Amino acid sequence: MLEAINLTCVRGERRLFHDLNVHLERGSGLFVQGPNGSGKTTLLRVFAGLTPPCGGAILWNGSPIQVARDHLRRELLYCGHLIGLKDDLTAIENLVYAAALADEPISDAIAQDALKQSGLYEIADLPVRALSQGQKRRVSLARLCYLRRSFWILDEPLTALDDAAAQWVLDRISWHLNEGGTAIWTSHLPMFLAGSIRTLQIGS
Ligand SMILES: Nc1ncnc2c1ncn2[C@@H]1O[C@H](COP(=O)(O)OP(=O)(O)OP(=O)(O)O)[C@@H](O)[C@H]1O
Repeated sequence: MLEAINLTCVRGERRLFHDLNVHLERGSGLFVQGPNGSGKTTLLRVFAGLTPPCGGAILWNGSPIQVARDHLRRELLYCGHLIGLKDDLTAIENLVYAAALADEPISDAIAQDALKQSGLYEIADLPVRALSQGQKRRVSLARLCYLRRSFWILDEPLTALDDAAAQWVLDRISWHLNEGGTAIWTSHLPMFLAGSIRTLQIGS
């Protein structure tokens, strides 16, 4: 499904990674680990087609990412470092708005159900500016409940989450992989998942 061949990336004077090879089939996950500044976010952006590598190639279902870009975009759910919510909108409005932007419109009821699953039912109608960091993160991750994307890239999804919410994220990833999806994620926290998971250590 996703193949990276001899990927190399340089930022300024630093070579972040060099001749990196990854092969991810359906139902498998990749946990990217490394110290601050080692290049995890950069690598995730390269996998998502958002940042071009300095060398090497990425294949999506056998086609170079430059050719398969539109198809990849339709299959990709990217949760970045930044939460990306509109402060003045409620949690529900944010999910409905983001789903429309992703060209997969959802009803208020679906948004409400996703928020309930992520443990946020009671604050669904509050403007996001009134939520805590962990609650905002949960709103952003509620997308994992309904967006039908086969390829998830999650950059530090556990940041600011309590134990229960972190477990919920791990369960969602496990569910996704069991359904035949693919996922790549980073975290400075341990993330124990059963199944076909590879760990990639960079920067050390
Ligand atoms: N657009 C850019 N221009 C120049 N340097 C950059 C750019 N983006 C990232 N870098 C540098 O590349 C290096 C890797 O950054 P990156 O964000 O990928 O690290 P990271 O492993 O995700 O870090 P963290 O664990 O702190 O989130 C850092 O030294 C950073 O300063």
